[in-house]
Amino acid sequence: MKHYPHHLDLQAAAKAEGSVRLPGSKSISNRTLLLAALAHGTTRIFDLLASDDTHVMLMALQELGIRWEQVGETQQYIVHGANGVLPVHQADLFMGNAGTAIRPLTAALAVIGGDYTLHGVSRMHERPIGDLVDALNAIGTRISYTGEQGYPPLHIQRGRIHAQRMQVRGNVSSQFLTALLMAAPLMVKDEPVTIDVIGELISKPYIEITLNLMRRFGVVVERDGWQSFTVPTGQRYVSPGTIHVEGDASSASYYLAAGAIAGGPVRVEGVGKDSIQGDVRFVEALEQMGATITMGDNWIVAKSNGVLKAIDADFNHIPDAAMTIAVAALYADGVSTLRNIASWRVKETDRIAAMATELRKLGAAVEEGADYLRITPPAEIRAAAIDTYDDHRMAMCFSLASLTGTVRRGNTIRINDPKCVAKTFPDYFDAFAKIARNDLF
Ligand SMILES: O=C(O)C1=C[C@@H](OP(=O)(O)O)[C@@H](O)[C@H](O)C1
Ligand SMILES: C=C(OP(=O)(O)O)C(=O)O
Repeated sequence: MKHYPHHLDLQAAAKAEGSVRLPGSKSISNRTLLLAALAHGTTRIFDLLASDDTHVMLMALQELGIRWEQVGETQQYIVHGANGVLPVHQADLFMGNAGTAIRPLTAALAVIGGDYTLHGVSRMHERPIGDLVDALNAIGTRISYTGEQGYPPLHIQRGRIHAQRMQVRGNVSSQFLTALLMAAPLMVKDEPVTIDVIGELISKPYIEITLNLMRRFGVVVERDGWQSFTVPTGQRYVSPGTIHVEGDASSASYYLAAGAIAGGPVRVEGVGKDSIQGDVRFVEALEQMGATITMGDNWIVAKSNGVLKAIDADFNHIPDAAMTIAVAALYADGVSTLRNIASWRVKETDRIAAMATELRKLGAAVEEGADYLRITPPAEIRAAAIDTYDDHRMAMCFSLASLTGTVRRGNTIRINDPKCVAKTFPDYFDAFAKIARNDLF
């Protein structure tokens, strides 16, 4: 178990340089675990992410009677698929604050049927799930709320499914559509199942990850753009045998931004041109800000030679990595605007409010809108104690404020409650210490 201090003081660092091997992708890890559990056959998973979010998924699967083993002390796991059934019909499942666990599991459990409760940390009980529950109950599942309507905790009972066509709203979280897509092959009887998206779909690239992994497990979804998705009859999940989890592209964003802010080169290993994660497109935003990016199949390098340019862009397609841009904007030559990021308000914390509050502590002027942030950088970044709101990404992206001489030598950026990084990246600060050079002033 890692020991975490109450707070962490990051010394001002003049340069960022070096190489980081990324932990596994959270989005790929949790999807792969669930698909492997639902599949026919055994799946060997390489480089699974070790973190709170994957831990809750592994524990839930164990409680549901799915057999899995960790190979020694490695991140290799073997999951014995139960072929669309779950051996345990009654369970109380703790989901932490993992959206990628509770949303897909809710759909799968409601469709398979049983007597299950799902709950999490207090913030999880403030994160909406009503659009998913409405879509499922409309086809005959029996999901009810034990607390506030529209939010976990949930109680699932056995229903009678009559799925041919279903509808889901896509403007609060793409994870609702992901959950329905992953559960759809379990609903297919004699007729195909079609899911229609109502209104605008946000965070679209995450749907590509879902479809890609379903395909690897033998289910090919037919689609009409982002509007409608059909799972034909005669398909079920079959294990591909092995799956290698890519490095996490959202986790890569902090190190790549460090290379852009403080010279670089910084190299991340584990994601590159071949990635199926939308967050690799974070590098396009860094390039717009003036960084130089080079990419191989499985690695990315970021470097720069001077002040970053301000950016004004739509970040709906990369909501997680966009937080890194908000902090990089402290180093830009003018006012930056991050648009179309309303989903930030319903994640680990209200990220628009939290980001505005903490950027102001560093001296930035910040305008906060319902779905945007406008950031005017300070002449000089002030030393400050940053609150992290139990949000791993707040802790990780604010570490970047310790870079370059803009924080005067000897000043520190204090990160309060750094242990929250365990949600997706328990060793984050160890890797950051290796690339942040404070011996070069
Ligand atoms: O499907 C996924 O793996 C995810 C989808 C995104 O959520 P939204 O669709 O709610 O934006 C993202 O923020 C989250 O970290 C992971
Ligand atoms: C929004 C996030 O997580 P979740 O999968 O819990 O939605 C995130 O990791 O930034």
